[in-house]
Amino acid sequence: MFLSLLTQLFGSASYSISPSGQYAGSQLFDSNMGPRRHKHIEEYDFIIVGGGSAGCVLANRLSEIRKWRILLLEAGPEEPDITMVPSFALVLQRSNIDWNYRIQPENMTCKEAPGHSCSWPRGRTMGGSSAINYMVYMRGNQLDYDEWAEMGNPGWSYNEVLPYFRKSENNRNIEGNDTVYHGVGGPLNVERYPYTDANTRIIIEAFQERGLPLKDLTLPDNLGVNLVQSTSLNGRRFSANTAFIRPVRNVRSNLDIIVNAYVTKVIIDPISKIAQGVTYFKNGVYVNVYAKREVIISGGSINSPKLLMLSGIGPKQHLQSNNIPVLADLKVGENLQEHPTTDGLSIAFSNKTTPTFNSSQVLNEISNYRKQNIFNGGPLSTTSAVNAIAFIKTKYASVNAPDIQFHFDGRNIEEFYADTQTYIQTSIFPLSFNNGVSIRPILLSPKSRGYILLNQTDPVFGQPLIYSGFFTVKEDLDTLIEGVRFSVTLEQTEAFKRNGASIVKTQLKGCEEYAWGSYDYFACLFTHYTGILFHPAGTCKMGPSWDNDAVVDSRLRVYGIKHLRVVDASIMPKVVRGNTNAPVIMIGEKASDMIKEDWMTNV
Ligand SMILES: Cc1cc2nc3c(=O)[nH]c(=O)nc-3n(C[C@H](O)[C@H](O)[C@H](O)COP(=O)(O)OP(=O)(O)OC[C@H]3O[C@@H](n4cnc5c(N)ncnc54)[C@H](O)[C@@H]3O)c2cc1C
Repeated sequence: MFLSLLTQLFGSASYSISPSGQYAGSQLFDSNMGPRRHKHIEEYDFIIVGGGSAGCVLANRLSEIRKWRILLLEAGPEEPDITMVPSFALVLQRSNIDWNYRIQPENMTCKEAPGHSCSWPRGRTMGGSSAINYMVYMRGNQLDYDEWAEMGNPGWSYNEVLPYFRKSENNRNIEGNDTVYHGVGGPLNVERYPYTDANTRIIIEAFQERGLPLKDLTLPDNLGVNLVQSTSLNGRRFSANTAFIRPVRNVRSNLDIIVNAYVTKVIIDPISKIAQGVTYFKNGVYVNVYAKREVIISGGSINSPKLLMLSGIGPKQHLQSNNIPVLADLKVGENLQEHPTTDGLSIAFSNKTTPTFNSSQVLNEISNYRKQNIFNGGPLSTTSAVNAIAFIKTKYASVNAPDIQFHFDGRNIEEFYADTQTYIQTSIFPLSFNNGVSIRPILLSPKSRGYILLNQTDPVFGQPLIYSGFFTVKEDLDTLIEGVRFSVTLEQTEAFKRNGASIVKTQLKGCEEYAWGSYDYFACLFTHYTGILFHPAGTCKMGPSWDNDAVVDSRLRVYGIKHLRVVDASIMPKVVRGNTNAPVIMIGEKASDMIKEDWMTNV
C-alpha cells in the first residue's frame, strides 16, 4: 500500500523548483519540448558520458560556450519526482534508478548478508548518485586537498580548490555570510532542512557534552558537530540535475541530452590513440557519435573504470584475459576506497521524544507534502537524524584531522532486532518515523584498498566484480573500534540520560560468542554487519607521470590516450575525510575550467 501510494503520487518525472522554492509539478521536462528545434547531429565538440554529480556540472559549464556543441549521455531515465522528498531516501535504493551493485563475498566483510554480499547503490538517472543520496553537504578537511597536491597534483591544494566550492554554491544558511569559505548565487542550493526532530537535537547535544565544538563542518578544519547543511531547498532535494541541468535544458540549443543511453565503448583510433567518440546502446540499437574535441567520462567510481576497460584501457593482463585489445596499460579499477562502517549498532529513544506515527498518519503526511506548493516543514522535509554529524580524532590519527565521522539514520528498534538482515535488506520506511537510530562510526582515511574487474560472463552489460578490500589492514578495524567506544560514552551524557536514550546491547546473530562491549564483539559487527557510506573513490587515480598507479594526470587526461578525460569521484587519489558529493561537484567545476583553458584559444 505504501509503495503503490508513492508510485501514484511521485511516479512521474516532472518536478522542478523555481528560485522561490515553488514546486512546479505540471512542467514536463522533455528533451524534445521547448523553444529549441531538434537537430540530428552526430558530431559534437564534447561528449560527456554520465549525467551524475560531475557530468551535470560539466554539461552546464561547457555549454556556456555557445559555439561548442555538447552531448550528455545518461544510462538511466529522467529523475523521477519521488527523489525530491528527503525522508524517502531509502526508497530509492534497490529501485529502478539504482544500478543495484553488490560487492563480492570476502573474508572480512558482510558475513551475515545474503551470499556474504552487501549492496552498493549508485544512482542511475539524471543527477546520478546526487539524485538518490542523503543530501549531506560536506567538503572534507583542508588536508585532503593539500595531500592531493603533495602527491604530485599541481592545482589541487585546498586554497586552489576552495574557489570552485564557492562557485557552485548558493548558501542560504548563516554560514553563507562567511564569504571566505562560502558562495552565494551559485547553481547548487545549500541549506538546513526546515524541520528538526527532538532526537536529532539530543544527539548533537550529547556530542557537545563530550567536548566537540558546535561549528560549520564545511570549514577547512572539520573536527566538531552540527546540524548539517544539505543540498536541498525548502525541504526538497536539490540534485546536480536540479541545480545544473534543469535551468539550462531546452534553453541552450547547443546542449543535447539523451537519457536511457548506455555507453558501451569509447571509440579510440588504435594508431593515433585519439578518442574519437563513443558507442551507446538505446532501444535495442547501438549508435556511434563522434567528438571533435574530447570525450569526457563521468560514469562514477564503478562505471568509469568499467567503461575504460571495455575500451582497451586498463591492466593489460585483465584486458587480455577478456580478449580486449590493449590500448593503454593502466591501473584502472585499482585503488578503490570507501568509508566503511557497521549497520549493527543502535540507539533506542524513549517514548517521550519519539513521535508515534501510525500508517494512516504517515500516508496523510505524504499526501500533504505532495499537495503543498511551498513546503516549510513537516517530517518528510528532512532526513531526520542523518542531519546530526560529528567528526572526531582517535589515537590512531597521524595528522591533525578527524579519522572518524559519525552518521545516524532512523530505524524501528523492535523490527531491527527481530530480524536484522531482513530489516537491513528491505527497509524503505520514511527516515523521519522511527523510535531509534543506527550509530555509524565511519572510517575516514582507510588504509585498505579494493579493486574492480570486468564480469567475464558478460563484461558489457553484467555487473562489474567489486572487491571492497575492507579491513584488510588491521588498523582500519582498530580505528573504527575506537569510534564505537567513543559512541558508547554518549550514554553517560546528560542529554541521553535526561531523555531516556540508550545504546541497545542486544547481541546480534553471528557475534553471540563475544561479550557485548569487547573488542571482538565490535570487530564482529564490522565484519558481519558491514555498512557502507556509498562514497567509492579512487579507481581512476589522478597522479603524476612517475606514479605507476595513476590513470589520469592532474588535468584529468587519461595517460596514453589523447582527447579523453575522466571527471568524477574516481579521480580522487585518496578519498576525502567527509561525504563526497560536494567534492565531486567541485571536481566538475575545476575540470570545466581546465577544459576551457585547454580549448578556448581555438573556440
Ligand atoms: C545512497 C547514497 C547516499 C549518499 N549520500 C551522500 C550524502 O549524503 N552526501 C554526499 O556528499 N555524498 C553522498 N553520496 C555519495 C555522492 O552522491 C557521490 O559521491 C557522487 O554523487 C558521485 O558523483 P559521480 O559524478 O562520481 O557519479 P554519479 O553521480 O554516480 O554519476 C554517474 C552517472 O553516470 C551514469 N553512467 C554510468 N555509466 C554509464 C554509461 N556506461 N553510459 C551512460 N551513463 C552512465 C550513471 O547512471 C550516473 O548517472 C551518496 C551516494 C549514494 C549512492
